[in-house]
Amino acid sequence: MDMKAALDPHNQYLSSWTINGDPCDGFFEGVACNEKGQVANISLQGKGLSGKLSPAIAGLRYLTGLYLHYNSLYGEIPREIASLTELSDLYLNVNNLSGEIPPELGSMAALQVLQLCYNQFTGSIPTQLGSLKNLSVLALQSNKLTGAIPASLGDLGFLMRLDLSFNHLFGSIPTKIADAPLLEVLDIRNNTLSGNVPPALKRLNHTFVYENNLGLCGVGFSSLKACNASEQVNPNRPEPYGPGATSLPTRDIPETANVQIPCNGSRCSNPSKSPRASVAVGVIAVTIALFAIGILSFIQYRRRKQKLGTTFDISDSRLSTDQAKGVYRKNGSPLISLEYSSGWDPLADGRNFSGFVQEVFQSFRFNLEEVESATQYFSEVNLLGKGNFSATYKGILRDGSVVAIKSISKSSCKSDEAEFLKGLNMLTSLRHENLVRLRGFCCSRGRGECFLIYDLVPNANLMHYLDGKDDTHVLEWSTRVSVVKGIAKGIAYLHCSKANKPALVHQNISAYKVLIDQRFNPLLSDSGMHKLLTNDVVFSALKASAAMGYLAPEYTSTGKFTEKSDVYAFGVLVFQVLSGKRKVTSSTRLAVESCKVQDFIDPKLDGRFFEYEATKLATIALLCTHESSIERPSMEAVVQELGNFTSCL
Ligand SMILES: Nc1ncnc2c1ncn2[C@@H]1O[C@H](COP(=O)(O)OP(=O)(O)OP(=O)(O)O)[C@@H](O)[C@H]1O
Repeated sequence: MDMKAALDPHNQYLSSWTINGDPCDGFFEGVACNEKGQVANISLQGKGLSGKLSPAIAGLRYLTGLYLHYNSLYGEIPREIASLTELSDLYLNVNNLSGEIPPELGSMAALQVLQLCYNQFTGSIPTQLGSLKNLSVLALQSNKLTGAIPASLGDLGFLMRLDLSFNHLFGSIPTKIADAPLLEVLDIRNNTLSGNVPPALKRLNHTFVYENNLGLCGVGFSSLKACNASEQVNPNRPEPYGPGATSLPTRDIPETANVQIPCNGSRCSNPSKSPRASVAVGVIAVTIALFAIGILSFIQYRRRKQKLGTTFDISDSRLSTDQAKGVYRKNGSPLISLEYSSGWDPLADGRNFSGFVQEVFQSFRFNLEEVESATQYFSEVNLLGKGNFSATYKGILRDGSVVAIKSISKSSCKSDEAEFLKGLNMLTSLRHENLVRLRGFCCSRGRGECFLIYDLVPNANLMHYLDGKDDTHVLEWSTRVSVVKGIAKGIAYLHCSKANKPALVHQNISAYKVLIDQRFNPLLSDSGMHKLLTNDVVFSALKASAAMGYLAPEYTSTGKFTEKSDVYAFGVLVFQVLSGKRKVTSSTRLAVESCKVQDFIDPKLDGRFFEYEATKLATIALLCTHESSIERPSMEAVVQELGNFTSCL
């Protein structure tokens, strides 16, 4: 009740937490318990909480996960939180928390993910965080942190991702940081760091990002100048808060060995002549520089925070915190352990993605956080629609691009992991101007969902242009012809096989699956989707397809879906485009068979069409919807007939 009063002072969101209730009976919003009836998990992310975190949190001794991100919490992190020795995941990011990061956090031995980014934390990074032996993700970006990067972070044997960007950190990058054996991502952009970048960080390649630190230098890093003599690494230099600096009080600004003191060459060449004077000049210069940079960074930070959900930095994305935890989690939260035991974690690190080109696979991987941010926590306002097995949300990625994110619950995904991964692999191989482009994917154990991230296609699906009530959704003739050609090219591409791209049947072609882009080009959506879904879900999609008239007649006897079944559905689409109607009746077919163009063409065209083209398209539609699959042309032949394109490019 203390926690509730502090988190939700106006009792707006946690009314289910009642004084006489049992937190483990399932009715306390966001609370989950372990098998012993102890509170193990609190998940209240994005709930609009505007209070504080109470020191009473320390009473929840068995807590393993605390997820309070995306709220408006303010005040300090209570030091008492450090007594939660089983806590493995602490997510306080994107709030208004302030004050210093309590050094006591360093004693939380079970901590694996510490997310404090996008807050107002001040002071320096406690050296004590270097004692968090299980930590795999430390995200402190977009705060107001000052001081140096503690060398002790190099002691973190499981650290995979370290984000310190958009702070006011200064001094050099400790060489020891590169010692963290599992470090994969290091982001230090937009600080005031200086000096030689440890050459060992080259191993991180493009996942080490350091832009906007004017004083950094080093060889082998694009966009960095080579260091001059005074900037060269002194192998014996004391590391910030490292073993060489043991006499430093832990929160002091580190000694000047790590700070670039602006001075001219002659003075610097003999520092012993007047060390105090140079230090004084340096401190003044650094203070002025910090002040100016601080103001600039703050303005930038405010802008970034305001834009959160609309624009982000790209680099923090590819390694999911969710994934990062995969291999090294030992005492993870019980909920997540439960997901493990059900064996569903298709993208966890350490899996053998046989058949994948690793780089391709990695380049498609998204971070759950990015998906959550992009969709503003799957906000209803971003919901584009719900289908039989999925919900699709509009989202904005960190690079500002607009996407459609399709979420599929794990119960709809193939239960055989290898099959599922094979399906994903196949999806990544599809690239064509008439297919909606897949940008990436992300699977979350915690949410029990898989997300497919596609380019957003702005002009709705073809169904919107059929049976249109108003004239704004009437496609003109030339657009109809190019839509038909584009769909044909897209399907022909799916059907052909080439290096790294096997032949594929779409299986679910309908006007809903043809999306119209800004230039009114048609893009097929959900290509290859059946490769990810359970047979039940695929079967129910076929039933829906039959109800809409797209299912080829032979399916009922053969139970097989072939290229020719796609051709049949394409034929139905052509009838729809010609007639402007959703329903293709027998009278439409009859009119086509007897070449009575005026009887099947959309009256909304008001005669503005070419009869020769209309007849040709109608003939193709007839052929494609032939009762006998053998009589139907191949999609490649249709494309040829429509205008000699080569579709398999
Ligand atoms: N890439 C995209 N860009 C824009 N809108 C999209 C995109 N993908 C899907 N949509 C839209 O989102 C809505 C939901 O689509 P979704 O594919 O999830 O379901 P569906 O096509 O209605 O059916 P089902 O999931 O049963 O196949 C539809 O209105 C669809 O047009």
